[in-house]
Amino acid sequence: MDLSQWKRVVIKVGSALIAPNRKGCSSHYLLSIAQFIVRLRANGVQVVLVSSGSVAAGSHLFPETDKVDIALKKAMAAAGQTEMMATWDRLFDFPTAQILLTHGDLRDRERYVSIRETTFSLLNNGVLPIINENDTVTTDDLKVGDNDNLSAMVAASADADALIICSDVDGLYDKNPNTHDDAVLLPEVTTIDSRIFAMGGGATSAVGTGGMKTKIEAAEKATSHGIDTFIVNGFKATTFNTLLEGENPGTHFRPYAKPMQEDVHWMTHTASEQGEVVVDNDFDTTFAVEGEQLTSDEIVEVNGNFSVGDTILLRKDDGTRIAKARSNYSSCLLSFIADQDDREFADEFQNRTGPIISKKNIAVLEKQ
Ligand SMILES: Nc1ncnc2c1ncn2[C@@H]1O[C@H](COP(=O)(O)OP(=O)(O)O)[C@@H](O)[C@H]1O
Ligand SMILES: N[C@@H](CCC(=O)OP(=O)(O)O)C(=O)O
Repeated sequence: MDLSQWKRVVIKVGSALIAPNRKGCSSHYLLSIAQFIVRLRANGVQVVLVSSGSVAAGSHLFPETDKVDIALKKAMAAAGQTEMMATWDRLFDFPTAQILLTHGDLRDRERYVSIRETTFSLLNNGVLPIINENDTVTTDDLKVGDNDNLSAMVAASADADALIICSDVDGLYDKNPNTHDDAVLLPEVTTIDSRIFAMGGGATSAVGTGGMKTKIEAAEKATSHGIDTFIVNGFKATTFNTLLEGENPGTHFRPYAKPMQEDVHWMTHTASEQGEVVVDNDFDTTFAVEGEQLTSDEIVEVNGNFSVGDTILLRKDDGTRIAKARSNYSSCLLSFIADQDDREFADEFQNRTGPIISKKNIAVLEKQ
């Protein structure tokens, strides 16, 4: 592992490191991470920090209750965000900047590019971007829901060379090490498959959200973009010295030898479908290199309300997810031509209006 090859690194820090005992933020475990960031920057590596901890930091400002409803949790996040930012800011002698995102921002291509531009502008001016989910405004539909996956989307948008996810364990084990004495650490993961996903469980720390499952999901997103991905123990200061020596202190997920193209990666891992088009089970999923990728007579059903330019899911009647694609038609228009009995009219209409989906905006999903 050659750090000198890294130009840009995203570091994700979980709540348990920032507000370990729910009594506000503590820099106790952050000092070694801050020093690591300083050393990376001194070596010419740009750093983006994805930091959890706003809810955990804000919770002590509210009366103790077992019933933390979503509105209270968002209030905690709003109150704790400033404390979390201040805790990081005072550890550095360079400026920091707050970026709050929802999935609604990241799945909108225009906003995704805008986020990327702002991040690069901050980095090129020596400012440390500190990114968190915008818990205050997010909703079930708009949220990413965990900062592990958020950090992977940020790493992809920033064209990072490495993503380092700091956790409260040394890395990914073959089973939960906190409940299995015979759990074995996996130092390297070359392929993320169902066997790997089966190892990961949910969050167990009092303040954590993601658990190992979301970290594996994040690793899948990042490695498919060609990003070296690590799960390391953020509680151990030795972790960061080991990384600076070019060694792997935890679990290293190897990046794809042939990363996905940027737009296909965004479509696959960041965009979320706003609707779906159902086709026959015998639909040819090889997608011709040229010509029509989908004709209206192949459409069995159009579900959801989507506009031109939205991402849609293409799936078979039996549920097999074929691809995600940018739709050139609204759901209304697509339903209209798919329902036409007069196929000649429908074909003529499609010939005049243009392809339903374009080859360059298709991300093929699971192997059929
Ligand atoms: N296979 C596994 N390997 C490592 N940790 C696991 C595994 N399965 C479940 N876990 C749990 O996931 C936790 C880490 O995720 P989480 O609780 O979200 O903390 P954080 O976000 O601070 O990293 C570990 O403390 C561990 O209890
Ligand atoms: N946006 C939330 C982060 C939730 C989250 O992913 O927490 P964690 O699992 O501790 O990284 C917060 O700041 O509390």
